[in-house]
Amino acid sequence: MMTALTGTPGTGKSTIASVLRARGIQTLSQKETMGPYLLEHDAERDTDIIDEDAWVDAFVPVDGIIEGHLTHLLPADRVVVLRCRPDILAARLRERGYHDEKVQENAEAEALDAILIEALEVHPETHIMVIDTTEQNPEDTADEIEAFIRSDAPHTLTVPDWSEFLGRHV
Ligand SMILES: Nc1ncnc2c1ncn2[C@@H]1O[C@H](COP(=O)(O)OP(=O)(O)O)[C@@H](O)[C@H]1O
Repeated sequence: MMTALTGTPGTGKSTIASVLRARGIQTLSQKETMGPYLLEHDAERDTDIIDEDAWVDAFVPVDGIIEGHLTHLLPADRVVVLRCRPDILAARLRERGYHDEKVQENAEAEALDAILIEALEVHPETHIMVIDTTEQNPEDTADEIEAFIRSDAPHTLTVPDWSEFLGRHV
């Protein structure tokens, strides 16, 4: 079974993936699978441009976790969308050295539920779990993911409302 661990940059994907890896779960980063599909590097936005359709079409599913902000586009059996309140997300990204424009762009995308909306275009709602990492430690987040992956129980989607951050500099 393949689980996609997705979310806006800074929501904690790689942090949580390392916790899951330390627990013996196979984890892979999208970066490790994208090499052949890199079209160019956009220096101005400091972003790699990927042929996303070709990457998705050629992807061979893994038994474990695939982590990255595009992994919800893959044919995963389960999708975990990590969330973080936009002002806290902005602080995490600033600490990482992102310039203000990129910080605001990501905070706005998070306030808009952009990745969750994309995930819902590809996967049934019952296969998607949303976890707010704003105030939850990584071990507890990893526990929730493990329980979600193991359970066959129907799942209810809970979505935080961060519309107050829309259009606001954070
Ligand atoms: N509760 C939390 N859960 C996950 N990450 C957190 C949390 N609190 C602070 N952080 C920090 O936020 C950053 C998240 O970065 P990272 O895991 O690389 O995110 P992503 O892979 O989604 O870009 C890390 O520096 C991590 O230490």
